[in-house]
Amino acid sequence: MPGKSEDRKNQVDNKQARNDKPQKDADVQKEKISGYKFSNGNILSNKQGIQAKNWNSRTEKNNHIKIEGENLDHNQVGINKNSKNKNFHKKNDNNKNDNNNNHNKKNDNKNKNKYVNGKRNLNDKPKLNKTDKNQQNCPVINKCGGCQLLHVSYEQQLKTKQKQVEGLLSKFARVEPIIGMNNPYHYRNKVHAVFDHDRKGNPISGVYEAGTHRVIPVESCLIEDEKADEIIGTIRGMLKSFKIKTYDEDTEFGLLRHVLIRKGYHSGEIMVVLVLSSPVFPSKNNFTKALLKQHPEITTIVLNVNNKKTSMVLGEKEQVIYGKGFIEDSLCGKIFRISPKSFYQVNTVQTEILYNKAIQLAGLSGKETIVDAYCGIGTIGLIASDHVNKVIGVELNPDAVKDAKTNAIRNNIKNVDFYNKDAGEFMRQMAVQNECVEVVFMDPPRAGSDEVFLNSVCTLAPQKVVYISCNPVTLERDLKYLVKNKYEVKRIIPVDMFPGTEHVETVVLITRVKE
Ligand SMILES: C[S@@+](CC[C@H](N)C(=O)[O-])C[C@H]1O[C@@H](n2cnc3c(N)ncnc32)[C@H](O)[C@@H]1O
Repeated sequence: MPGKSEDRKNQVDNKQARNDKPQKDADVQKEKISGYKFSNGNILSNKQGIQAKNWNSRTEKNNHIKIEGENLDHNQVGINKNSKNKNFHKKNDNNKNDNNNNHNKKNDNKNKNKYVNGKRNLNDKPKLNKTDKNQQNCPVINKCGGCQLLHVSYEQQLKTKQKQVEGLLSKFARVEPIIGMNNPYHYRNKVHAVFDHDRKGNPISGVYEAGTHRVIPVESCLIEDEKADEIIGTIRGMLKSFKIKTYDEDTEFGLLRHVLIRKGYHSGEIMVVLVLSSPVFPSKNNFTKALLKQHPEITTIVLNVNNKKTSMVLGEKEQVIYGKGFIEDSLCGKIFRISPKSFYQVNTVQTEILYNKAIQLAGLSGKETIVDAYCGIGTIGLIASDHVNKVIGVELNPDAVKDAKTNAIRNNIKNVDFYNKDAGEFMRQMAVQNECVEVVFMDPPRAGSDEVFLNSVCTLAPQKVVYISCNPVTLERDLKYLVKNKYEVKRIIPVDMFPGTEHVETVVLITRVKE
């Protein structure tokens, strides 16, 4: 899943979700006029130009990175609205059409430093607006590459994402206003730091510089959980006294490679995963004691051994050295077990909104059999289980399926079955057996679904498909397929799960055309 991703506590009432009806015209009109919807239901007015608290407004006030008249498409490729050259945004297209190039000379020059091969140029250093008191400033914005939109105000970020989704999907149905966050900072419940050392041999931790394996030191990150960043800083500070060397990718010498922290937004439980190059951790007990003394809030510590020359963070082997080896957190009223390797949405506040919205769109009566395809640890299906007769979950990752089954037992949910299968193949089998399914929830990875899956959906012919997507490009492709095969798109709602980054989640309601 893309990108990184917390201000949370906006549980949406499930009862309200069950009673969802398409919005009345007046409501729709109100939204059209007013602009961007926030987690708590507030509307961000375009005219009033309300800035989400603490987001810098340098875009509006300072022309250095102004993107007026210019959009970013799904690949952060510049699309110049003022230009007559519709191909401006095409990657590496600069020399193909001289006329158009000449025509766009002014705009091209204006944009020359902003985009390299169509991607935002990290060397084009945005200047900060020193007069904005609320501005929060990321010192590594030009190097990290994780936050492609952090240099513009939150309002502008939402507008950009809205336009991206509209550009790709408005041909299917009206794209409703994007649901943004009240506080788009420090939302990521999962934080990863790579460890290295500086030229003097001092330990550093942070992120890889965009496109390289050079580590840029990061003390704190505007989108990461603050406690997690604090714990990472403590670990870094303890290394010298415990004579723990950080791992060097070139020499393959040293012990500590990465630290991964996961925090339960509601539960407050904290898991620290120390990724080591060797299972031998000489000062393990004393290190654990010292870390817990400084951070008694840590609920579990896991050693993960990754001795491969790989860019993957986690290795196969794990050893729990403190606590239960996983954390639990609640999501839409259900408890979920989160292990070091399980997929779990990184922005809990927006996930609750997204999942409740998805269930609301399905308009469930309590009698349905539903499929939760690409179900991960079973979140959507288990949350929907109170509103349906039967849930069938399918997921490729065996660890996630194990967690999903444990989560069903943990929540005392009996009307669910989880299968460890490829979703397409599983659906094909269901279609062959002529199974009856009323609603399919699908939440595939960025690559989207595949033809076997979509074809089987069309054969199974559920009344409704609720598609949750983290990539509007593959979503568009898959919607085209469904629309050609007796389905129509009814609702499209973008949800900002990843503020500061270019990524956007979208939930879509698709219904079977009546014959
Ligand atoms: C975007 S995640 C969604 C997980 C879950 N719905 C959630 O929100 O937590 C996509 C999931 O699809 C799974 N996956 C990827 N390819 C798959 C396939 N071919 N068949 C079934 N599951 C697959 C991944 O392991 C991952 O858990």
